[in-house]
Amino acid sequence: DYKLTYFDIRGRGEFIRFIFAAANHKFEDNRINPADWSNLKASTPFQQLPTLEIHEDSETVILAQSKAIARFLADRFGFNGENEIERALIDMYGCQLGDLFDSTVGKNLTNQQFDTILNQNFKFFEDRLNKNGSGFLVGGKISWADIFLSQMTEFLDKYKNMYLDKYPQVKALDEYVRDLPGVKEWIQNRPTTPF
Ligand SMILES: N[C@@H](CCC(=O)N[C@@H](CS)C(=O)NCC(=O)O)C(=O)O
Repeated sequence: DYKLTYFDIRGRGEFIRFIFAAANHKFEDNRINPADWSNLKASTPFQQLPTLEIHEDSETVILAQSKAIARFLADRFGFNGENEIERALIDMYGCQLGDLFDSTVGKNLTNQQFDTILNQNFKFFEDRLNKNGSGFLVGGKISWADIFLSQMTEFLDKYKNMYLDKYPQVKALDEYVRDLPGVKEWIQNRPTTPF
């Protein structure tokens, strides 16, 4: 009932794959190779990926924009808070993580620029987790922002432990997400890609 189309990378698609995995919900993981992209591009809402096709009641809806897809699935799977305030906060953290992705992944930053941006963000999320006290960013249960934060730590590659050792709450949340049975299984079986 769900077809996620993206390139054969983690990029902006993997946190959506993590949401499906956390919910133990099957989806079609449609990975486009670059040679086929030019044919497909014009048929997507904003000429970009990821997109999510939702097949329901003999209707097909196509969503674009990774965070819009994440919010939709989070509503469906119970990862989007309990009330408007929680949803607004989850959205705020999710947007910040999206900005963090945009300003770091694939950008040719110096080590110092990279380090400054990461520490600012991790310190913020560490303080937030300490203040909230439940182990999650918002309220008392896991949200798509928690899943997004955990997935994003993968882009740190070999620096991941170095950063997370400084931010124990973020580290604990990351371990919690990766230990969810569906996520664990996904990580064991997913295609290996460089980024
Ligand atoms: N804000 C969009 C950005 C989407 C985006 O930049 N997609 C890139 C891949 S990560 C893309 O489709 N690039 C191919 C192209 O623009 O032709 C989102 O979060 O989904």
